[in-house]
Amino acid sequence: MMRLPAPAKLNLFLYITGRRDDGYHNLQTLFQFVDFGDELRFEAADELTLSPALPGVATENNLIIRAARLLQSHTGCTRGARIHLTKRLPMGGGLGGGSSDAATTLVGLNRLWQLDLPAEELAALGLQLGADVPVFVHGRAAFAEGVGDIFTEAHPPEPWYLVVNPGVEVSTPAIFTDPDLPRNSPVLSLQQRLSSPWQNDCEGLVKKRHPEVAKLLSWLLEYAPSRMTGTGACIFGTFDSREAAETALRNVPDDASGFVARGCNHSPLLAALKAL
Ligand SMILES: C[C@@](CO)(OP(=O)(O)O)[C@H](O)COP(=O)(O)OP(=O)(O)OC[C@H]1O[C@@H](n2ccc(N)nc2=O)[C@H](O)[C@@H]1O
Ligand SMILES: Nc1ncnc2c1ncn2[C@@H]1O[C@H](COP(=O)(O)OP(=O)(O)O)[C@@H](O)[C@H]1O
Repeated sequence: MMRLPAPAKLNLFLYITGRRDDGYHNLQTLFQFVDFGDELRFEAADELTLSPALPGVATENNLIIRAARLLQSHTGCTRGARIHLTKRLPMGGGLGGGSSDAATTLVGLNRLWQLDLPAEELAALGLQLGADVPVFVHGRAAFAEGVGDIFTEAHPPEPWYLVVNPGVEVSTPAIFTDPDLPRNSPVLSLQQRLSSPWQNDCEGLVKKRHPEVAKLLSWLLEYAPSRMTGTGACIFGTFDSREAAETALRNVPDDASGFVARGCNHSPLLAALKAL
């Protein structure tokens, strides 16, 4: 039996620098992992199965099964696996849980089925499933540009975070098609980006569309510098110590939930894989 983590990511900043003719947006974003997330267990089997099912997601559409099927068809491998998912990350919250599950599946089955595909090839397969999958496969904190497909390794500080889930679903396509989304941030170098204030260009619009997010962010800002991750709705505060983050966690408003985690520039997935 093989047990592997599927950590969450945060977008420490996210700038939208333009829109392409196909509707996709050019971004400049900084991805970092945290040491909290889902967990997957893999066992060799004849058939491919996943349990338990996720509410609202047909198993054949689950990114774990889609990743496994993609790996089978890409390599011609006919082996199966019994996969068990412990889901801890909120879905559609900007923490990349689905993408991380897909990346862990690609990396885990590559090992279980002894396929020996290089990370580059797994990342290229993963890109077919979602824009964020490659960064989870590579497992290094990264500055991403283009439509999120051009990576430069980055080494931001690794503080403690309190991540808070306002419990509202934000649709990524709805944010990216909203005429009020600002799309004209300048293209800066990584050095310039790291040394100017970190912001998320989606935050103002999400706050306007979802007052719950605005309210919770005002609350968190009382404790620490705080922002939204991805297209939301989750927000995170940046703390010097675990204790300070946990103090804020104890006071999270009743209608929200949260967790404390450490920022990691090396994904816990890579560490777990090495230790197998
Ligand atoms: C913008 C980010 C930042 O991390 O948001 P989050 O999803 O994490 O919140 C991600 O790159 C998103 O990744 P993901 O959610 O996998 O995106 P995809 O499935 O590829 O695209 C969802 C939709 O978002 C829009 N989209 C996505 C990426 C991009 N560079 N420009 C876009 O305009 C498109 O409308 C697309 O139909
Ligand atoms: N294993 C999975 N975990 C989470 N979401 C999944 C999974 N498989 C498919 N999905 C679908 O993908 C959507 C996006 O999920 P997720 O990656 O958690 O959000 P985000 O990209 O906002 O961080 C979910 O709303 C869900 O419908």
